[in-house]
Amino acid sequence: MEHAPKAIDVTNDVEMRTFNFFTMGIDGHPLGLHLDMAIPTILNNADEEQQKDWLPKAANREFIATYAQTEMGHGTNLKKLETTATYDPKTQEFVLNSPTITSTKWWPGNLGKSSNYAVVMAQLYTQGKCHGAHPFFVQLRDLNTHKPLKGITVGDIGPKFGMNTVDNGFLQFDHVRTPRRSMFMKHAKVLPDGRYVPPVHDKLNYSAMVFIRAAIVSGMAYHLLVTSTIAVRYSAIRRQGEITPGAGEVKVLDYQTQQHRIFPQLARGLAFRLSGQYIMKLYTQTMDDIRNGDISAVPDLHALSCGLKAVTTHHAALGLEQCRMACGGHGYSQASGFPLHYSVAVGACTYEGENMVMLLQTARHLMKIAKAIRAGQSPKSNKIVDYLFHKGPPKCLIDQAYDTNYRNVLESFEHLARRQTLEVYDKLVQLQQQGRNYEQAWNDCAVELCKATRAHVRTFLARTFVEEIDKISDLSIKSVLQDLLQLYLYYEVTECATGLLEDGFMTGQQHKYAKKKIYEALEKIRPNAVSIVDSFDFQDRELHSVLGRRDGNVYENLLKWAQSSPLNKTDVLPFHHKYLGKMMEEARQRSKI
Ligand SMILES: CCCCCCCCCCC/C=C/C(=O)SCCNC(=O)CCNC(=O)[C@H](O)C(C)(C)COP(=O)(O)OP(=O)(O)OC[C@H]1O[C@@H](n2cnc3c(N)ncnc32)[C@H](O)[C@@H]1OP(=O)(O)O
Ligand SMILES: Cc1cc2nc3c(=O)[nH]c(=O)nc-3n(C[C@H](O)[C@H](O)[C@H](O)COP(=O)(O)OP(=O)(O)OC[C@H]3O[C@@H](n4cnc5c(N)ncnc54)[C@H](O)[C@@H]3O)c2cc1C
Repeated sequence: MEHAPKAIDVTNDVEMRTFNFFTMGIDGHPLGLHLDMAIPTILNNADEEQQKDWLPKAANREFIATYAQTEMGHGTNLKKLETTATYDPKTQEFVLNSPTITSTKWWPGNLGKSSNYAVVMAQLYTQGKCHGAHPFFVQLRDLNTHKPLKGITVGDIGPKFGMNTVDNGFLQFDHVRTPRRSMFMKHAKVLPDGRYVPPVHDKLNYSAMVFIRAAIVSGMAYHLLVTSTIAVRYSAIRRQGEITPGAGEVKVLDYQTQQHRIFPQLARGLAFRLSGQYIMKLYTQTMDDIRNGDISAVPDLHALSCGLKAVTTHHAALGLEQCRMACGGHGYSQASGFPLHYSVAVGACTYEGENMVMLLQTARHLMKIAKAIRAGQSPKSNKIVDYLFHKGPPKCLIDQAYDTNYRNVLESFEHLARRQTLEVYDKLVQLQQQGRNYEQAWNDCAVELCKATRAHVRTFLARTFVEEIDKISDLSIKSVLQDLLQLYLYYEVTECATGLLEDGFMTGQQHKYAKKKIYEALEKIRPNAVSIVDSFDFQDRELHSVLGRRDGNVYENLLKWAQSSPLNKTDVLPFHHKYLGKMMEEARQRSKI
């Protein structure tokens, strides 16, 4: 199959677009879904003729499209989406309909007021049979008047937890007719007479979600690096309390607790950035393979992207909150930028696949591998999962004198992932032998399945971090990044210590050793901390933070920021004399009686 036209290589500017997206919560980005979901859908799900028609116009921004999949009643369970697309062979059209209130499309970004087109996921019916959710490219609004077309009700869903500069919207269809060729026809097709042609893999229509899950990993790295920049810079300015009595107030960054709160977020940001680059390359390669008829990497990409998305978003949400708390009262001010960054980042724990559901998707993949291992099969030379087939050392070796390239630490992570994967598999088998059906047994193992996925993803993140740092040739940079790598690895050891101690693999003494390595790393990072975050070269505009200003002039600018508040336009606000002033005057009068 010849290569599809690449009018836009959606992944070549992923980092910039990730930045754009994740600042969209700051400046409202009416093209967010157009660039990051609609165009990838056209690239990967439109056939050549459709691409020739839609792609140049999309790239040229002749219309704005969103990705309308989630409904009021269903976001996770795509099988139960209720919007229907019923084929009418007489007119060679699909009739789109929202049969119930819960079928109302709900949440799609930029749907409320900006978009005039949408990728609409609907249950496809033809010749009386439902073939499941398929994407359709549908015009919603008149290109000149921007008014909704006949049969279409559309609007904004109202204020949200954050990202309130994005018009997430609702959409209802009342028997809206759309041409047969509005169905994306690269994978599945409906012929003029109504016959359905199935795709080579029934999940290829989900590729836009996979792209975003992969991109979110870099997005979470961005957020952690931005907020740890704010926290480090502010902590290098803020003086509070003494360490040596009489020696004067110290920078709060000199407190070990402050370092232990902030530096792991910095380290995780780097780890996520490196794995984000890996998963995006895997996505691009897999999409190229699919274009050439090879779908073999689809399951690996799905499993890894789901697991990385769930783990990195969760840790980013926790890490952003740590950075905020590390900045005390001023961290709670909008001037800090934390409320904005947090409210944009934390949405990623939910969108593009709720995290628990994503962890369980990766677990499905792990259970297949566990079954192969229990059946005595050999590994398939897949670097992401082959370690599960191997027997690692019987005991933890992290405190050995030499741990070249942290092999002993990585083997500890591998041990935990292997143990948890095989143990939960064995429990699944046992529950079924005791009479539970697969689905019930699965639900009864779901928490342990999620733990196995987290252990597997931790192993992947750590190995990728070690391998990428090892490639660095500039020794001065390498030395600084190795301090962050040391912190990351031993911090992760302490984070999963219960799992490593549970079967006696690691000893309490070795846990103490890991803590010692953490404190050692904190000390090594402290003198370079400001230079490290300055090296990211974030602009003050994107940090959106008085506390994180590059020039460090926090206090003068905090006062300026406060004085610029509309509340301070006048010394006495009209409400005073109308309410509070009147109340106090009456109270004074009463007290004279
Ligand atoms: C460049 C800039 C980037 C900036 C980044 C930020 C931009 C952000 C914009 C974000 C706005 C938000 C958008 C959205 O939220 S869009 C809607 C997202 N919705 C979801 O993610 C829905 C989640 N649910 C699902 O994906 C599916 O329902 C689920 C996978 C949970 C189950 O699917 P389904 O019921 O159809 O499948 P089954 O359970 O029957 O079978 C599962 C088998 O199918 C395989 N599978 C599932 N999905 C995929 C896939 N995408 N690719 C490959 N394979 C897939 C799965 O592995 C199972 O296979 P096995 O049976 O072999 O185990
Ligand atoms: C900021 C934001 C932007 C969004 N943008 C878009 C967009 O542009 N386009 C779009 O189509 N959608 C969008 N969405 C919707 C988003 O994709 C869904 O909210 C998300 O997929 C979760 O689905 P849900 O809301 O139905 O949650 P539910 O699935 O109802 O989740 C509720 C709880 O049930 C649990 N749960 C559900 N199913 C299972 C299961 N099988 N096993 C175990 N636990 C389960 C979940 O883990 C969760 O804890 C957006 C959402 C947000 C918050």
